[in-house]
Amino acid sequence: MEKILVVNLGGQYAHLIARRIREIGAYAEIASYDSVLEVAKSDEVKAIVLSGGPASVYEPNSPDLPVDLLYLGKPVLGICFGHQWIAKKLGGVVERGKGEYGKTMVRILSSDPLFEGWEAEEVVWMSHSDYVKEVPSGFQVLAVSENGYVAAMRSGHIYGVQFHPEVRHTAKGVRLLENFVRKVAGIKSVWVPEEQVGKIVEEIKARVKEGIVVVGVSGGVDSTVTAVLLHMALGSRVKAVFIDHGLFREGEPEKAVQLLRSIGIDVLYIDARERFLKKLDGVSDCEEKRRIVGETFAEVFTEVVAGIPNAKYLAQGTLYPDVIESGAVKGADRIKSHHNVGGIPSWFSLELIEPLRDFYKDEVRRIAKSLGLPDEVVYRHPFPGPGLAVRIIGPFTLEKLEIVRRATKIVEEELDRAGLLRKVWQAFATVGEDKWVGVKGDRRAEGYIVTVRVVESEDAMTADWAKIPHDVLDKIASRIASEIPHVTMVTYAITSKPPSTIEPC
Ligand SMILES: Nc1ncnc2c1ncn2[C@@H]1O[C@H](COP(=O)(O)OP(=O)(O)OP(=O)(O)O)[C@@H](O)[C@H]1O
Ligand SMILES: O=c1[nH]c(=O)c2[nH+]cn([C@@H]3O[C@H](COP(=O)(O)O)[C@@H](O)[C@H]3O)c2[nH]1
Ligand SMILES: NC(=O)CC[C@H](N)C(=O)O
Ligand SMILES: [Mg+2]
Repeated sequence: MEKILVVNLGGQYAHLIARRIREIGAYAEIASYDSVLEVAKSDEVKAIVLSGGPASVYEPNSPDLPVDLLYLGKPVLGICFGHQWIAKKLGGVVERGKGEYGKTMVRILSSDPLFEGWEAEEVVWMSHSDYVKEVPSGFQVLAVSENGYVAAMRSGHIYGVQFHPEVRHTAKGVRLLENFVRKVAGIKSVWVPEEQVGKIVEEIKARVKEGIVVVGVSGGVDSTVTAVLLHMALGSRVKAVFIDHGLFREGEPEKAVQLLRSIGIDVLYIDARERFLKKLDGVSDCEEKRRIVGETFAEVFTEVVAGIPNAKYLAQGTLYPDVIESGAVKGADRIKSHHNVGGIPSWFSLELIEPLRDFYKDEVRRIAKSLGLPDEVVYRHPFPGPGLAVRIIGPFTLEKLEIVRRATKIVEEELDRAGLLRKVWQAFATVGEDKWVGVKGDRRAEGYIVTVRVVESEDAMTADWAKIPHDVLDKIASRIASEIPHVTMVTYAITSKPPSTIEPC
């Protein structure tokens, strides 16, 4: 398979670059910068993209790559930090400038395959303070910004752009990436996630020659697709297990198990509620909550597998972002450890099977659709593995758990009634420790503050708070404060991601 390597030089946007390339229908993978040269030499790798990153190339400990990467004869596109790194490495000059942030005009100076379909002037999105003062010898300046900075440069098959084509605000960014992939790198193959099903099934068959695979299912689209693929490959040698950790939404375990059974997946329901809740009692730290859930999942899975004769593997619906966000790829910062990746304890010894580890959520939804799964599964909102535990800020208590559970139900009911639930990426409630003085029935009543969070997103890498109509918010707020005891204030979270994240914890 022809692939493009996206080298992560520390930017959260490396992900977005890979996603955009896949949207174009070419296959991209993220690589860490310290081991990229060997990987890049493989025949499958047809082109290399160097991401942005927070460091400055003239700082002593900034990420560095072997210069040989530029002499493999494969097209290279440096973006922002990547662009500056190419300039510096090949003898140009990079300095601190005035900085350009947000939408900026650039002028294209000469026609080039990279800019096919671009007008002479276009809007791009910038986020840099360093700039390329002098391009290396042999390089041509292809574009300049309205502030006179080098916006794009080229020498042979090596390109650098100061702006971010992967960000939606760059008007023709996708077109530029497409030009790089198809025109500059000449990649012809078209990568369609649905068409990978046959290959995934064959890979599972080749790996699991004998024995039983236990697959963890949560009712979400990722684990449901995982279970269906395993079932296609192994038939009755798959055993699905649903662990009830007591951190689900109201009625969710029953619904999930019923739905899985209705599509032909035989599920074993394990009630582990007491065990999880006991361990979480009083725990405040977010990462500690995640660690406890991960560890307890690992314990329960180990016991379940031990109890099933001839069970040899544990399968999970791990996705690519879980792997990246858990900091499992060098160069990427650990944002949150997903229980199924970063949260796995060191003693855990079951062999893992993760057929969707290279896929993004929207790709998994496409696969789910092509497998004929019901819309209820395909379009189900993501729900974090550690469940409502990550929606409780500060000490974990059963009281707060109950508040979050009831408030989330109200949020979902009201959005559904307004026809908005399906249209948003996620919608839920959270609760913290802060109190607000209220008055209920003429009495002073100090109560909790519930924060409602509704976001729109394409892939959870970035998200916007949803502009829900005031009357719907009003209904949600008044129901939460009147129906749930000890709640005296409801707030609506209006910070997008970044700089915030979707879940509070
Ligand atoms: N309660 C659970 N019981 C069994 N396995 C679970 C449970 N929760 C999570 N897992 C396993 O861990 C993996 C990652 O959890 P995650 O929360 O992403 O679930 P998911 O199925 O991907 O659902 P979603 O679509 O909501 O993301 C799942 O794919 C599944 O294999
Ligand atoms: O399977 C999961 N296990 C987790 O530990 C986890 N934490 C966050 N999420 C979901 O991931 C997306 C991004 O979340 P954040 O913006 O809060 O990081 C959002 O869709 C979150 O709901 C998780 N999913
Ligand atoms: N987004 C980036 O890659 C920034 C690169 C570099 N740190 C700058 O500020 O210019
Ligand atoms: Mg998931």
